[in-house]
Amino acid sequence: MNRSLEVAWALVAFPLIIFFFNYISKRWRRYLLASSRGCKPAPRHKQKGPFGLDFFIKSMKASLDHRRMEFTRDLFNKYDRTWQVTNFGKEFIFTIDPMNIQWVMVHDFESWGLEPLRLPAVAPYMGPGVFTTDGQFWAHARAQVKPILGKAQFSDLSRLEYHFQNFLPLLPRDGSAVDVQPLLERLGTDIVTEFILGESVGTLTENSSVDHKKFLGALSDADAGVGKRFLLGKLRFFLRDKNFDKACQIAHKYVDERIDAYFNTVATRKSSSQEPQPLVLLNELAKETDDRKLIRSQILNILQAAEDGAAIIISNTLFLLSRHPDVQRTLREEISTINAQIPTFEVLKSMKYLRKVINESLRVLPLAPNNSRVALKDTILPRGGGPHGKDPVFVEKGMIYGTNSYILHRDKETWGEDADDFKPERWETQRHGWHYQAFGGGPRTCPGQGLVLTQISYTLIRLFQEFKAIESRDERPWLESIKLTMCNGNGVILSLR
Ligand code: HEM
Repeated sequence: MNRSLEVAWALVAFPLIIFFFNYISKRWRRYLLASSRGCKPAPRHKQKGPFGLDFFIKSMKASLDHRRMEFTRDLFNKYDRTWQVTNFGKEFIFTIDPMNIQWVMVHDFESWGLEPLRLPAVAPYMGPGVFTTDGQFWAHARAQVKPILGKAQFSDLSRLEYHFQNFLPLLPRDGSAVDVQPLLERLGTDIVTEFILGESVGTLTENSSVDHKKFLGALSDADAGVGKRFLLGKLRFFLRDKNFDKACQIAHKYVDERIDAYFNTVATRKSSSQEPQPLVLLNELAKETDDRKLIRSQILNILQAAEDGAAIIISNTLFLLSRHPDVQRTLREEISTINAQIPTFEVLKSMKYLRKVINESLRVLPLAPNNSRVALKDTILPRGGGPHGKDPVFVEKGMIYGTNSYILHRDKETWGEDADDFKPERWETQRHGWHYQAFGGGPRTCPGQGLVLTQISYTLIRLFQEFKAIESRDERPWLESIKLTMCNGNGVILSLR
């Protein structure tokens, strides 16, 4: 063999040997980790064709048919609480085992992330922030917003009353049918934008300076665009979505104008700072950094998380109450103890049955049922493998963990045979735990929980004080409609008197 041929062989063979060696040693390390922890495979969904396309197509169809939850539930019924599937070329492990959920959310927190799943999908809209990042960046972003959200929970309730008074005239008092869901969304948006940006977009007021239809349209188009980008995964690169691009522009411009206004007036505000200022997320963030792009990104992260949550939960709760007159009666009795008094924090805290009703509403109809993480390194799940599903399961780096609180919350083994029924009384003995994931858990638990529960409780009490009867005007069952959150696709049509 001549010299140049030898060199050519070496150039080809050397990288191949390195690759092969790396591959074998990785497999060996995985084997050692799996066997040292006693891992056994979890049940695997039987599939046809390449790349798990069959599963992808079936789950998309189930979503379009408004039955994604039931589709997934059937699979849990078939394979028990933990099972694996290939979906569009990616390995997924689905679980509703509370032990696994706690493991991922707390004990093995460092091995799991969500940035690779969320950030590329949402980047053009909201960029890095508490909702979309992991590691140091997330820890810093979370440390920034958590105390502000915590404080806001105890902030002035008179702002809730102000917005409620704008909302009230939109509800017919003569008992004619009205879809309360979009109206509650407007109420929620007004409250949330005031807290986040210092100025409400004023969707409920005649004289708002903001073109709120344009702004709300942009938020909705941004949500839809983000949804498509999630769905397409890496193929999103080929997506051309003019509505999404326009929505991002409108939302960025709107938020940037508020940020600029804050910095332009900060000097004058300091000189007259004797007056107590309302707590505003933007102002609090701007005290810590003058990086305007970062502030915008954090604001849009929170806006995304906060936008429609309260409205959907209140709508769902009213839907359930309108179909459970006995529960409505008990709740009404509790609320009647304060007569026409405008609720204070102490009152909100004292309404024990109301809290049970909200817990139960979030149990049967959770706002964000799908939650996922990606394994950032080789690791395990403590349960789900072997013939009885009791052994640990090995999880390769890159595998996606998915849980579903709709199915978890209706698991008969945990909640009993009546798991599908709306029964607030169950919370007399039930405790919050890893079988209840309405607000997540562990270091990434929802930091807006206290704030949103205040808003929901306040609005429900005020509605009960204003209306002596809340009845359903729709025979149809609740219809699953999922974007980033899940709401009733039929709306919530009620008669209020
Ligand atoms: C009823 C309404 C709400 C529900 C049911 C809800 C539920 C959740 C859940 C389940 C998570 C955990 C997601 C995960 O594990 O990845 C979460 C995270 C989060 N929520 Fe909420 N949320 C609600 C309202 C709000 C509000 C009003 C805010 C802010 C004002 C907010 C801010 C956040 C943020 C920033 C995160 C990300 C936390 C992190 O990753 O560190 N949420 N929420």
